[in-house]
Amino acid sequence: MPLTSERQHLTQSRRIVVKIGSALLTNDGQGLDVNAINGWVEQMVALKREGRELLLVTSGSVAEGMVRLGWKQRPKSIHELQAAAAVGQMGLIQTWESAFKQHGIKSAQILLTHDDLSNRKRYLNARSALRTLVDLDVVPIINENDTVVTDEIRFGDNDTLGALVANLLEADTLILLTDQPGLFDADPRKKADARLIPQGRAEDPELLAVAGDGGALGRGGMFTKVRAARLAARSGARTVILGGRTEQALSRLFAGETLGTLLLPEDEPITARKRWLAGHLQERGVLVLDAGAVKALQQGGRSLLPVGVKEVRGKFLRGELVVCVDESERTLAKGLVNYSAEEARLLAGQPSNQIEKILGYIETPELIHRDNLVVV
Ligand SMILES: Nc1ncnc2c1ncn2[C@@H]1O[C@H](COP(=O)(O)OP(=O)(O)O)[C@@H](O)[C@H]1O
Ligand SMILES: N[C@@H](CCC(=O)OP(=O)(O)O)C(=O)O
Repeated sequence: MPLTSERQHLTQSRRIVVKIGSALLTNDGQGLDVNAINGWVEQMVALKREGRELLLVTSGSVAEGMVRLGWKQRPKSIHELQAAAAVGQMGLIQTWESAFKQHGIKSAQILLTHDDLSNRKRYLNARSALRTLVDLDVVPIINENDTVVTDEIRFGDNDTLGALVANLLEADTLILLTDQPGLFDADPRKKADARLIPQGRAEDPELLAVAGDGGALGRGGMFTKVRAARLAARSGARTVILGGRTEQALSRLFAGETLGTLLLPEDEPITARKRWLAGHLQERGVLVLDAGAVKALQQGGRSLLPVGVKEVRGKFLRGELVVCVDESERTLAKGLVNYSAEEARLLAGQPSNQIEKILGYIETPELIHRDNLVVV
Protein backbone atom coordinates (compact mmCIF):
# COMPACT_ATOMS: atom_id res chain seq x y z
CA MET A 1 0.00 0.00 0.00
CA PRO A 2 1.45 3.46 -0.84
CA LEU A 3 2.28 5.66 2.12
CA THR A 4 0.09 8.70 2.82
CA SER A 5 2.10 11.89 2.53
CA GLU A 6 1.87 12.37 6.32
CA ARG A 7 3.34 8.94 7.03
CA GLN A 8 5.96 9.66 4.37
CA HIS A 9 6.93 12.90 6.14
CA LEU A 10 7.17 11.01 9.41
CA THR A 11 9.82 8.70 7.97
CA GLN A 12 11.91 11.80 7.24
CA SER A 13 11.93 13.07 10.85
CA ARG A 14 15.32 14.52 11.78
CA ARG A 15 14.86 15.40 15.44
CA ILE A 16 12.74 13.10 17.55
CA VAL A 17 11.63 13.25 21.19
CA VAL A 18 10.65 9.83 22.54
CA LYS A 19 8.67 9.74 25.80
CA ILE A 20 8.16 6.42 27.57
CA GLY A 21 5.50 5.94 30.26
CA SER A 22 5.72 4.33 33.71
CA ALA A 23 3.57 1.25 33.14
CA LEU A 24 5.62 0.22 30.14
CA LEU A 25 8.97 0.86 31.78
CA THR A 26 8.21 -0.99 34.97
CA ASN A 27 6.29 -3.92 33.49
CA ASP A 28 3.08 -2.70 35.08
CA GLY A 29 4.74 -1.82 38.36
CA GLN A 30 6.79 -4.99 38.82
CA GLY A 31 10.15 -3.26 38.45
CA LEU A 32 12.24 -1.93 35.58
CA ASP A 33 11.76 -4.05 32.49
CA VAL A 34 15.39 -4.25 31.42
CA ASN A 35 14.68 -6.42 28.38
CA ALA A 36 12.11 -4.04 27.03
CA ILE A 37 14.41 -1.07 27.75
CA ASN A 38 17.25 -2.77 25.87
CA GLY A 39 14.88 -3.38 22.96
CA TRP A 40 13.84 0.30 22.73
CA VAL A 41 17.44 1.43 23.05
CA GLU A 42 18.46 -0.84 20.19
CA GLN A 43 15.81 0.74 17.99
CA MET A 44 16.69 4.28 19.11
CA VAL A 45 20.36 3.64 18.39
CA ALA A 46 19.44 2.40 14.90
CA LEU A 47 17.45 5.62 14.33
CA LYS A 48 20.44 7.66 15.46
CA ARG A 49 22.69 5.77 13.07
CA GLU A 50 20.35 6.80 10.26
CA GLY A 51 21.39 10.37 11.12
CA ARG A 52 18.42 11.35 13.27
CA GLU A 53 18.77 13.28 16.53
CA LEU A 54 17.18 11.77 19.56
CA LEU A 55 16.06 12.95 23.00
CA LEU A 56 14.44 10.69 25.54
CA VAL A 57 11.87 11.68 28.16
CA THR A 58 11.51 8.93 30.70
CA SER A 59 8.87 8.41 33.37
CA GLY A 60 9.07 5.70 35.96
CA SER A 61 11.00 7.21 38.85
CA VAL A 62 8.02 7.05 41.21
CA ALA A 63 6.88 3.62 39.95
CA GLU A 64 10.40 2.17 40.29
CA GLY A 65 10.92 3.87 43.68
CA MET A 66 7.72 2.24 44.92
CA VAL A 67 9.05 -1.18 43.91
CA ARG A 68 12.41 -0.55 45.60
CA LEU A 69 10.74 0.69 48.78
CA GLY A 70 8.27 -2.20 48.77
CA TRP A 71 5.22 0.08 48.50
CA LYS A 72 2.13 -1.41 46.89
CA GLN A 73 0.06 1.79 46.59
CA ARG A 74 1.14 5.03 44.96
CA PRO A 75 1.60 7.36 47.96
CA LYS A 76 -0.59 10.44 48.28
CA SER A 77 1.71 12.74 50.24
CA ILE A 78 4.09 14.87 48.26
CA HIS A 79 7.02 13.97 50.56
CA GLU A 80 6.57 10.26 49.97
CA LEU A 81 6.22 10.80 46.24
CA GLN A 82 9.43 12.83 46.28
CA ALA A 83 11.22 10.13 48.25
CA ALA A 84 10.03 7.40 45.88
CA ALA A 85 11.13 9.49 42.88
CA ALA A 86 14.60 10.02 44.36
CA VAL A 87 15.06 6.29 44.96
CA GLY A 88 13.60 5.24 41.61
CA GLN A 89 15.48 7.78 39.49
CA MET A 90 18.77 6.10 40.44
CA GLY A 91 17.75 2.76 38.96
CA LEU A 92 16.05 4.37 36.02
CA ILE A 93 19.05 6.37 34.90
CA GLN A 94 21.50 3.53 35.56
CA THR A 95 19.43 1.21 33.40
CA TRP A 96 19.21 3.69 30.55
CA GLU A 97 22.89 4.54 30.78
CA SER A 98 24.08 0.95 30.63
CA ALA A 99 21.66 0.11 27.82
CA PHE A 100 23.02 2.95 25.64
CA LYS A 101 26.59 2.16 26.68
CA GLN A 102 26.32 -1.34 25.24
CA HIS A 103 26.07 0.37 21.86
CA GLY A 104 28.90 2.80 22.59
CA ILE A 105 26.45 5.72 22.96
CA LYS A 106 26.83 8.27 25.74
CA SER A 107 23.80 9.51 27.63
CA ALA A 108 23.19 12.36 30.09
CA GLN A 109 20.68 12.91 32.86
CA ILE A 110 18.60 16.10 32.72
CA LEU A 111 16.10 16.83 35.46
CA LEU A 112 13.87 19.78 34.64
CA THR A 113 11.44 21.85 36.66
CA HIS A 114 8.67 24.08 35.41
CA ASP A 115 10.77 27.14 36.14
CA ASP A 116 13.48 25.95 33.79
CA LEU A 117 11.06 26.26 30.90
CA SER A 118 8.90 29.22 31.95
CA ASN A 119 11.68 31.61 32.88
CA ARG A 120 13.01 32.99 29.62
CA LYS A 121 16.67 32.99 30.58
CA ARG A 122 16.56 29.49 31.97
CA TYR A 123 14.56 28.41 28.93
CA LEU A 124 17.45 29.44 26.73
CA ASN A 125 19.97 27.82 29.06
CA ALA A 126 18.08 24.54 29.02
CA ARG A 127 17.85 24.80 25.27
CA SER A 128 21.57 25.45 24.82
CA ALA A 129 22.51 22.62 27.17
CA LEU A 130 20.25 20.16 25.39
CA ARG A 131 21.35 21.29 21.96
CA THR A 132 24.99 20.96 22.96
CA LEU A 133 24.41 17.41 24.18
CA VAL A 134 22.65 16.49 20.94
CA ASP A 135 25.48 18.06 18.91
CA LEU A 136 27.97 15.99 20.94
CA ASP A 137 26.02 12.88 19.93
CA VAL A 138 24.91 12.29 23.52
CA VAL A 139 21.34 11.14 24.21
CA PRO A 140 19.71 13.42 26.82
CA ILE A 141 17.58 11.41 29.24
CA ILE A 142 15.04 13.79 30.68
CA ASN A 143 12.62 13.55 33.58
CA GLU A 144 10.91 16.02 35.83
CA ASN A 145 12.94 16.87 38.92
CA ASP A 146 10.28 15.28 41.12
CA THR A 147 12.31 15.48 44.32
CA VAL A 148 12.33 19.27 44.41
CA VAL A 149 9.02 20.20 42.82
CA THR A 150 5.80 20.79 44.66
CA ASP A 151 2.31 20.48 43.27
CA GLU A 152 1.98 24.11 42.20
CA ILE A 153 5.10 24.08 40.06
CA ARG A 154 4.91 20.61 38.51
CA PHE A 155 4.59 19.80 34.85
CA GLY A 156 2.48 17.08 36.38
CA ASP A 157 2.87 14.47 33.72
CA ASN A 158 5.65 13.58 31.38
CA ASP A 159 3.46 13.77 28.27
CA THR A 160 3.40 17.54 28.81
CA LEU A 161 7.11 17.57 29.55
CA GLY A 162 7.75 15.65 26.31
CA ALA A 163 5.76 18.24 24.33
CA LEU A 164 7.60 21.14 25.97
CA VAL A 165 10.93 19.51 25.13
CA ALA A 166 9.71 19.13 21.53
CA ASN A 167 8.88 22.87 21.56
CA LEU A 168 12.18 23.76 23.19
CA LEU A 169 14.27 22.03 20.55
CA GLU A 170 11.79 22.42 17.69
CA ALA A 171 11.71 18.69 17.16
CA ASP A 172 9.77 17.43 14.14
CA THR A 173 8.28 14.46 15.93
CA LEU A 174 7.15 13.55 19.44
CA ILE A 175 6.63 9.86 20.15
CA LEU A 176 4.53 8.95 23.19
CA LEU A 177 5.31 5.30 23.79
CA THR A 178 2.63 3.72 25.94
CA ASP A 179 0.95 0.46 26.92
CA GLN A 180 -1.82 0.65 24.28
CA PRO A 181 -1.20 0.47 20.52
CA GLY A 182 -2.46 4.06 20.17
CA LEU A 183 -5.51 6.22 20.83
CA PHE A 184 -8.80 4.34 20.55
CA ASP A 185 -12.31 5.74 20.11
CA ALA A 186 -12.89 4.66 23.74
CA ASP A 187 -10.68 3.33 26.55
CA PRO A 188 -9.96 -0.27 25.44
CA ARG A 189 -9.70 -1.32 29.08
CA LYS A 190 -13.34 -0.40 29.48
CA LYS A 191 -14.72 -1.13 26.01
CA ALA A 192 -13.50 -4.33 24.36
CA ASP A 193 -14.57 -3.37 20.82
CA ALA A 194 -12.90 0.08 20.89
CA ARG A 195 -11.19 0.91 17.60
CA LEU A 196 -7.76 2.42 16.97
CA ILE A 197 -7.72 5.92 15.48
CA PRO A 198 -4.81 5.84 12.99
CA GLN A 199 -4.64 9.58 12.32
CA GLY A 200 -6.17 12.88 13.32
CA ARG A 201 -5.64 16.58 13.85
CA ALA A 202 -4.11 17.37 17.23
CA GLU A 203 -6.66 20.18 17.65
CA ASP A 204 -9.71 18.00 16.99
CA PRO A 205 -11.97 18.35 20.08
CA GLU A 206 -13.46 14.89 19.39
CA LEU A 207 -10.11 13.33 20.24
CA LEU A 208 -9.93 14.94 23.66
CA ALA A 209 -13.47 13.75 24.27
CA VAL A 210 -12.59 10.06 23.68
CA ALA A 211 -9.31 10.22 25.59
CA GLY A 212 -9.75 8.91 29.09
CA ASP A 213 -7.49 8.78 32.12
CA GLY A 214 -4.71 6.33 32.78
CA GLY A 215 -3.69 3.36 34.87
CA ALA A 216 -2.59 3.33 38.51
CA LEU A 217 1.09 3.91 37.82
CA GLY A 218 1.28 6.85 35.48
CA ARG A 219 -0.33 10.23 35.69
CA GLY A 220 -2.32 11.34 32.74
CA GLY A 221 -3.75 8.61 30.52
CA MET A 222 -4.69 9.48 26.94
CA PHE A 223 -6.10 12.86 27.89
CA THR A 224 -2.66 14.29 28.66
CA LYS A 225 -1.30 12.64 25.51
CA VAL A 226 -3.78 14.39 23.22
CA ARG A 227 -3.19 17.62 25.10
CA ALA A 228 0.56 17.11 24.69
CA ALA A 229 0.06 16.60 20.94
CA ARG A 230 -1.67 20.01 20.83
CA LEU A 231 1.22 21.63 22.66
CA ALA A 232 3.78 19.95 20.41
CA ALA A 233 1.85 21.11 17.33
CA ARG A 234 2.38 24.73 18.36
CA SER A 235 6.01 24.48 17.26
CA GLY A 236 5.12 22.31 14.27
CA ALA A 237 5.83 18.86 15.74
CA ARG A 238 3.73 15.85 14.87
CA THR A 239 2.93 13.40 17.64
CA VAL A 240 2.56 9.64 17.43
CA ILE A 241 0.93 7.74 20.30
CA LEU A 242 2.56 4.38 19.86
CA GLY A 243 2.36 0.96 21.48
CA GLY A 244 5.63 0.21 23.25
CA ARG A 245 4.78 -3.48 23.45
CA THR A 246 4.38 -3.80 19.71
CA GLU A 247 7.40 -5.66 18.28
CA GLN A 248 10.00 -3.20 16.87
CA ALA A 249 7.42 -0.40 17.01
CA LEU A 250 9.88 2.50 16.68
CA SER A 251 11.87 0.98 13.82
CA ARG A 252 8.75 -0.01 11.91
CA LEU A 253 7.10 3.38 12.43
CA PHE A 254 10.08 5.26 10.98
CA ALA A 255 10.33 2.75 8.15
CA GLY A 256 6.82 3.85 7.15
CA GLU A 257 4.44 1.32 8.71
CA THR A 258 1.08 2.69 9.73
CA LEU A 259 1.34 2.03 13.46
CA GLY A 260 -0.12 4.01 16.35
CA THR A 261 -2.06 7.26 16.17
CA LEU A 262 -0.51 10.12 14.22
CA LEU A 263 -1.65 13.56 15.40
CA LEU A 264 -0.87 16.41 13.05
CA PRO A 265 -0.38 20.16 13.50
CA GLU A 266 -3.03 22.38 11.92
CA ASP A 267 -0.57 24.07 9.56
CA GLU A 268 2.47 22.86 7.75
CA PRO A 269 5.17 22.27 10.41
CA ILE A 270 7.35 25.05 9.08
CA THR A 271 4.52 27.61 9.23
CA ALA A 272 3.64 26.50 12.75
CA ARG A 273 7.29 26.76 13.80
CA LYS A 274 7.63 30.28 12.42
CA ARG A 275 4.46 31.39 14.14
CA TRP A 276 5.67 29.77 17.35
CA LEU A 277 8.89 31.72 17.39
CA ALA A 278 7.41 35.01 16.25
CA GLY A 279 4.41 34.77 18.54
CA HIS A 280 6.33 33.38 21.45
CA LEU A 281 7.89 36.55 22.73
CA GLN A 282 7.60 40.31 22.46
CA GLU A 283 10.03 42.15 20.24
CA ARG A 284 12.54 43.97 22.42
CA GLY A 285 15.02 45.45 20.02
CA VAL A 286 16.27 45.90 16.48
CA LEU A 287 19.49 44.83 14.79
CA VAL A 288 20.45 46.63 11.59
CA LEU A 289 22.39 44.28 9.31
CA ASP A 290 24.94 44.96 6.58
CA ALA A 291 24.53 43.59 3.07
CA GLY A 292 26.68 40.49 3.76
CA ALA A 293 24.59 39.46 6.75
CA VAL A 294 21.35 40.07 4.82
CA LYS A 295 22.56 37.70 2.12
CA ALA A 296 23.73 35.07 4.62
CA LEU A 297 20.32 35.05 6.26
CA GLN A 298 18.16 35.23 3.17
CA GLN A 299 20.07 32.95 0.85
CA GLY A 300 22.18 30.81 3.08
CA GLY A 301 19.83 30.15 6.01
CA ARG A 302 22.81 30.88 8.24
CA SER A 303 23.20 32.08 11.81
CA LEU A 304 23.68 35.79 12.44
CA LEU A 305 27.22 36.67 13.51
CA PRO A 306 28.08 39.95 15.26
CA VAL A 307 30.34 40.96 12.37
CA GLY A 308 27.29 41.57 10.17
CA VAL A 309 25.54 43.93 12.59
CA LYS A 310 25.82 47.68 11.98
CA GLU A 311 23.58 49.03 14.71
CA VAL A 312 21.80 47.79 17.82
CA ARG A 313 18.60 49.51 19.04
CA GLY A 314 16.51 48.99 22.13
CA LYS A 315 17.01 47.30 25.46
CA PHE A 316 17.00 43.54 25.57
CA LEU A 317 18.38 40.68 27.57
CA ARG A 318 19.91 37.45 26.40
CA GLY A 319 17.10 35.24 25.16
CA GLU A 320 14.73 38.00 24.09
CA LEU A 321 13.23 38.42 20.67
CA VAL A 322 14.70 41.01 18.31
CA VAL A 323 13.90 42.07 14.78
CA CYS A 324 16.60 42.12 12.08
CA VAL A 325 16.28 44.84 9.45
CA ASP A 326 18.43 45.84 6.47
CA GLU A 327 19.87 49.31 6.02
CA SER A 328 16.66 50.54 4.42
CA GLU A 329 14.68 49.35 7.49
CA ARG A 330 13.12 46.37 5.71
CA THR A 331 12.29 43.60 8.19
CA LEU A 332 14.17 40.42 7.30
CA ALA A 333 14.01 38.11 10.26
CA LYS A 334 13.19 37.67 13.92
CA GLY A 335 15.17 35.70 16.39
CA LEU A 336 16.27 35.06 19.94
CA VAL A 337 19.54 36.80 20.79
CA ASN A 338 22.38 35.16 22.66
CA TYR A 339 23.69 38.44 24.14
CA SER A 340 22.11 41.46 25.84
CA ALA A 341 21.69 44.80 24.02
CA GLU A 342 24.64 46.26 25.91
CA GLU A 343 26.86 43.35 24.91
CA ALA A 344 25.54 43.30 21.34
CA ARG A 345 26.52 46.98 20.97
CA LEU A 346 30.08 46.13 21.96
CA LEU A 347 30.15 43.16 19.59
CA ALA A 348 28.55 44.81 16.54
CA GLY A 349 30.88 44.68 13.54
CA GLN A 350 33.41 42.47 15.31
CA PRO A 351 34.55 38.99 14.28
CA SER A 352 33.43 36.18 16.60
CA ASN A 353 36.99 35.35 17.62
CA GLN A 354 37.07 38.72 19.41
CA ILE A 355 34.00 38.06 21.59
CA GLU A 356 35.90 36.67 24.53
CA LYS A 357 38.41 39.51 24.45
CA ILE A 358 35.67 42.15 24.32
CA LEU A 359 33.27 40.70 26.92
CA GLY A 360 35.63 38.62 29.03
CA TYR A 361 33.61 35.48 28.20
CA ILE A 362 31.98 33.83 25.24
CA GLU A 363 28.47 32.42 25.21
CA THR A 364 28.34 31.40 21.56
CA PRO A 365 30.03 32.65 18.38
CA GLU A 366 26.62 33.63 16.94
CA LEU A 367 24.51 36.58 17.94
CA ILE A 368 21.44 34.61 16.85
CA HIS A 369 21.72 30.91 16.12
CA ARG A 370 19.95 29.81 12.93
CA ASP A 371 17.71 27.46 14.92
CA ASN A 372 16.38 30.53 16.74
CA LEU A 373 15.96 32.63 13.62
CA VAL A 374 12.89 33.00 11.44
CA VAL A 375 13.41 34.72 8.11
CA VAL A 376 10.17 36.58 7.32
N1 LIG B 1 -9.31 6.41 24.22
C1 LIG B 1 -8.32 5.71 24.76
N2 LIG B 1 -7.52 4.93 23.98
C2 LIG B 1 -6.51 4.21 24.49
N3 LIG B 1 -6.21 4.18 25.82
C3 LIG B 1 -6.96 4.93 26.67
C4 LIG B 1 -8.04 5.73 26.16
N4 LIG B 1 -8.59 6.36 27.21
C5 LIG B 1 -7.89 6.02 28.30
N5 LIG B 1 -6.91 5.15 27.99
C6 LIG B 1 -5.99 4.56 28.98
O1 LIG B 1 -4.77 5.27 28.98
C7 LIG B 1 -3.75 4.38 29.44
C8 LIG B 1 -2.37 4.92 29.08
O2 LIG B 1 -2.11 6.05 29.86
P1 LIG B 1 -1.07 6.01 31.08
O3 LIG B 1 -1.43 4.89 32.00
O4 LIG B 1 -0.98 7.38 31.66
O5 LIG B 1 0.22 5.60 30.30
P2 LIG B 1 1.73 6.12 30.31
O6 LIG B 1 2.31 5.56 31.54
O7 LIG B 1 2.27 5.49 29.06
O8 LIG B 1 1.74 7.61 30.25
C9 LIG B 1 -4.10 3.08 28.79
O9 LIG B 1 -3.64 1.96 29.49
C10 LIG B 1 -5.64 3.12 28.69
O10 LIG B 1 -6.29 2.33 29.66
N1 LIG C 1 8.24 12.22 36.72
C1 LIG C 1 7.29 11.15 36.99
C2 LIG C 1 6.42 11.04 35.76
C3 LIG C 1 5.11 10.43 36.03
C4 LIG C 1 4.33 10.33 34.73
O1 LIG C 1 4.02 11.29 34.01
O2 LIG C 1 4.08 9.07 34.37
P1 LIG C 1 3.45 8.60 32.97
O3 LIG C 1 2.01 9.09 32.88
O4 LIG C 1 3.55 7.13 33.08
O5 LIG C 1 4.29 9.14 31.88
C5 LIG C 1 8.05 9.84 37.24
O6 LIG C 1 9.16 9.66 36.73
O7 LIG C 1 7.52 9.01 37.96
